[in-house]
Amino acid sequence: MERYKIIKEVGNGTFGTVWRALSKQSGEVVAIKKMKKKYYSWEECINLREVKSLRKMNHPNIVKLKEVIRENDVLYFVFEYMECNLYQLMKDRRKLFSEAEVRNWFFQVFQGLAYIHQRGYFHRDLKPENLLVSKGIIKVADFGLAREINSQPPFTEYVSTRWYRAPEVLLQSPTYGPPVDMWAMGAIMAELFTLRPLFPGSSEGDEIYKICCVLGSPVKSVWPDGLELANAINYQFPQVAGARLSVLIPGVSEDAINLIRSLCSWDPCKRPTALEALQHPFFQSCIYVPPALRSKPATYARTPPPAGTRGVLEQKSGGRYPGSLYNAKPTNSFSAKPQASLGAGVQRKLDMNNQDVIKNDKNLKNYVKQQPRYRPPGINAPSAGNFGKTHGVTDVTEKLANLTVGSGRPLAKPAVPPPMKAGGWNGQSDLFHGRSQELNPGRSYIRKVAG
Ligand SMILES: Nc1ncnc2c1ncn2[C@@H]1O[C@H](COP(=O)(O)OP(=O)(O)OP(=O)(O)O)[C@@H](O)[C@H]1O
Repeated sequence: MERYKIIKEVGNGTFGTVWRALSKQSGEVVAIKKMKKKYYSWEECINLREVKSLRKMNHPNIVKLKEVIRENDVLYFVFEYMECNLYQLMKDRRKLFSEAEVRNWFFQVFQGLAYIHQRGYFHRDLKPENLLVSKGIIKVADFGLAREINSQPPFTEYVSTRWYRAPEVLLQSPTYGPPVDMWAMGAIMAELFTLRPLFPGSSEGDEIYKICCVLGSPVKSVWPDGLELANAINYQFPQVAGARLSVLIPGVSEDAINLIRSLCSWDPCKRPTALEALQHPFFQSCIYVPPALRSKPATYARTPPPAGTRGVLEQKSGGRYPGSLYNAKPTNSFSAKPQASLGAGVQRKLDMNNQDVIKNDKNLKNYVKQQPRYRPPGINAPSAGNFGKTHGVTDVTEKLANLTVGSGRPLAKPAVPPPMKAGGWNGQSDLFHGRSQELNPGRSYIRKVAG
């Protein structure tokens, strides 16, 4: 680590602390993530998802991992440095972002995601904090939870930050995939437009309730698998009518609303793939420039002429999951209208005491107003650390390029986040016990919503 001069702490996540640093050799500014867990062998390190997935990624919209260093059993990732994350951009913002700004960012992120998904990975923890911005360029970061598409289900461990967690994950689907990233993108896009989270659940149960309030509770025709998933864990959705997205997210184009609605489809099969999203009319004015041609970063997707997304269309199309939304006939069965026929019968409820069915625009506006404004994330505040102290023990520095992947030793489990219990819906999950409560205006929200 003596090759780097540490400048200051810029982030403190679940798994590591991130520092801005300077390479003494090249003068380049980098971000160094110091992992909280100790690693006693290289084999352990190279089996880390972040290493396994990121070392294969090379795309202008994915944060570049430059080097991995293990020193005194401490693991450091050296990344290209990015100025800030989307959450930081949103939190102190008073003026709403323009549609052009959101379009520009999302066009880039979807390209990064299309690349990730095409390479057989999905991210699983997309959130504003993991989308890093520098000089108009946005990149996907934090592959700590990335998962290979072909890896063996069931996926039962902790996945994704609650507010951006897809319903199939909340309902403990043992098999989920890239559509979980598309769901998160829909939630983030809405948040960028309103500067308020779209589904700010205070527990898993409340998260589903919040989703129902916006989308309307799912019925069989909307998400048959979802009802089966719920059935399998003896859970019944609260009966909520849903809202009009155009009221929740006022002042944006129909295309933007339509894209958010598609991304946040209950049924993962009905969400567009990243490639399909790039072909959505919302991006009609964007020009896709293949990564190889992007020597000057700011030359794409900025107030471009209305040339369509030809370049994207030239890419290998076709999603990993069915349901192309932008072909002749939309397959998305989501309706903005309240769901008329919710299943009758005895409902095993979330705490319904505070659950009013949202009936009209006035209530919807109140709902929007009740969503929390941004608060600085409690555990992200920089703190004094003992970064880079070598204690005079053996110095081992190796480059990622020299790594060879080991022989399938089990991955180290994340130390902090609580696991979502496998099949644990027998009264233990907060889907049964968590209170679904309306948010009090001005209530202090901790931004970290991992549980
Ligand atoms: N390459 C980078 N350049 C600048 N800042 C970065 C970079 N990578 C991460 N950060 C900052 O550090 C924060 C935490 O990083 P990261 O998400 O990788 O850590 P984590 O421990 O995996 O967090 P999480 O709790 O989200 O899993 C990010 O939100 C971001 O603000």
